[in-house]
Amino acid sequence: MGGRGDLPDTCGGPDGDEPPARRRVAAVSHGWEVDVDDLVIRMDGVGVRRGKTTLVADVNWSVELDERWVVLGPNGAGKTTLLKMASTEMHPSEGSVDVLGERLGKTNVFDLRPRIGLCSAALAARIPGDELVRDVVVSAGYSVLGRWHEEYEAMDTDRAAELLDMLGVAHLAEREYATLSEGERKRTTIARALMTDPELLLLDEPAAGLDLGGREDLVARLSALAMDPDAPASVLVTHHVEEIPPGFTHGLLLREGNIVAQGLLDDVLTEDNLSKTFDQDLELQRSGARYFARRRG
Ligand SMILES: Nc1ncnc2c1ncn2[C@@H]1O[C@H](COP(=O)(O)OP(=O)(O)OP(=O)(O)O)[C@@H](O)[C@H]1O
Repeated sequence: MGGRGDLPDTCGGPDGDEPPARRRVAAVSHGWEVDVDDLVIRMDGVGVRRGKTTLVADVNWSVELDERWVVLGPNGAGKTTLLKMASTEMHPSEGSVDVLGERLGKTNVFDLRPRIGLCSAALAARIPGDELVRDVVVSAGYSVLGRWHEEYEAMDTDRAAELLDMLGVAHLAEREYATLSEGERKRTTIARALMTDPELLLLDEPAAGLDLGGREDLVARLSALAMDPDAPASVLVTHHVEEIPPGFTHGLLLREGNIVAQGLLDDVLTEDNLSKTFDQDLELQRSGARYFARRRG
């Protein structure tokens, strides 16, 4: 497998250079032509039901190449259900889901998955405890968990090392995964999610279980990633406004399977919307590019 240099070029540049499609931010700032219809996720009239339970209903949502979305809501709101569809693990009961231009149900999801970087507790739980940290990352190139007899090229092992360094865990490369702290595991699995140079990055509660220092460190690293114009379109699921990394551009608020509000983060993240979402009278404060919330009174 290859690294960034092997990405397909789909955006025309004025001098004949062809930047990758997902470098839309850079393309826009350089005045190159981009296809505004190039959506990474598109959900139209989506509902998911299990028996008589509605997990999500009437979801109309789209994510563009240069967007970084936060999906925020209380326990059971349907956040992971949305992410499972975006990661092609779940099909809708009604409506349509397109991921990277492919319609779920009409495409081979196994071709699509290497183009999606996923970091979730469910995936992390499947990592063998005796797997070396460097192998956890590099094995994403073969979409496998647990290294077997695959051969990796220097380019791949170099990229894995580079990503571990970017996430601040390069010194743990030779450690067994089971010996890592929760924060170190989170950073390792995010490095793994980035290994295939995905066009879409999905992060399901990446800061869950981290202490204050670990959370702040992760928020800063995710913020740096969000601000990198070469980074993939991203969706981060969280329960806490404090975990929103600066650089995230859009927000979708969910409550009981229904969208309360969606759009630009600054427009969506209001006391009113937050109070509706969490069914509490909440006070929202903003400090720089960070948000903080607490119950009023
Ligand atoms: N197979 C199923 N059958 C019935 N109900 C389900 C099923 N799977 C999920 N649910 C319910 O659907 C709702 C949404 O679940 P989901 O995991 O998407 O919520 P969430 O917002 O990610 O929650 P959390 O923040 O607690 O992880 C929950 O009430 C859950 O109990």
